[in-house]
Amino acid sequence: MPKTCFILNPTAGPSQRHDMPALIAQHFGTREPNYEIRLTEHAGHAVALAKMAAAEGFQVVAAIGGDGTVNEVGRGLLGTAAALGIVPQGSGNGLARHLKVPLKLPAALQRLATPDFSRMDVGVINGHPFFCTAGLGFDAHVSQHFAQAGSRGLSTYLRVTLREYRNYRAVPIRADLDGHVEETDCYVLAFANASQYGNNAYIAPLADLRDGLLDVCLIDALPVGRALKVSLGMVLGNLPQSKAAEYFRVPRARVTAQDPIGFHVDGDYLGHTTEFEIDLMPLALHVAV
Ligand SMILES: Nc1ncnc2c1ncn2[C@@H]1O[C@H](COP(=O)(O)OP(=O)(O)OP(=O)(O)O)[C@@H](O)[C@H]1O
Repeated sequence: MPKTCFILNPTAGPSQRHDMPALIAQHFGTREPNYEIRLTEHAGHAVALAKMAAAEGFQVVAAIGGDGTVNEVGRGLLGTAAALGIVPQGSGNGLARHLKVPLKLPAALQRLATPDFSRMDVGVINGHPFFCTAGLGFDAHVSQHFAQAGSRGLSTYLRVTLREYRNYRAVPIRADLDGHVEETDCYVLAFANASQYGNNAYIAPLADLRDGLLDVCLIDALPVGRALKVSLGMVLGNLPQSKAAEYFRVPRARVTAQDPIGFHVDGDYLGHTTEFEIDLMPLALHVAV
């Protein structure tokens, strides 16, 4: 059993109903425990907690939360020997689902007690690492408004998406996708390291965490008919075959937008800007799943 530090985001997910310390003790033992549990006190705190845990010699630092918590813990672990573990407790759990981490609690902890160690690629957009997906356009716009919605969960997410669909307009961009140039309108330009946004919404079903490449999904416009095709394609995992989106596979990209455009990192809205540099760090993160 690897020496494990659990980093728990008490605000993640629709609700917290579990006695996490008791459950962890059941799986990791109470006699001479080989683990610690540390709680985040504010957004961003998990980065420092993870860095500290790695410096203290924990072999696994496990994020208990959703993709935002996973992103913070992962960032703290970059350049260290410690591996990222995940106990999925978020709303979407995109990276956990991609890595086939059990979503039910006892099973997730049981798996983490004897994990397999490997490495995964890490994406970077304008200096911000991402592990699952980053994107420009409507997905970022929804993240921005979801964060202000006052409640979380899938139903709030769908409500915000439908409401904002009526307001959102595409922005013209120039995208240099590792030498291939697209001058186009951008409704969504997603950079996928993992296959899905979370909740099994597959934006890039063929994305591979270990191929040294990002799957790029471009949607230039989203009239109603196409929106239905895209939604269905994401749910069924066959968006590339539906021809409702264009796909590219690149290790880096550079995007210039005519007007400031919103971007997100692993589902968290980070702001609006006109210049984007996207890169990939191959196999830069150890994972324990
Ligand atoms: N103690 C805290 N108080 C307030 N916010 C916190 C705290 N700890 C972490 N956060 C923030 O909570 C946000 C949401 O967490 P997280 O993304 O893990 O859950 P989620 O949004 O429910 O799941 P998912 O991203 O999978 O949909 C993160 O962006 C993180 O920065």
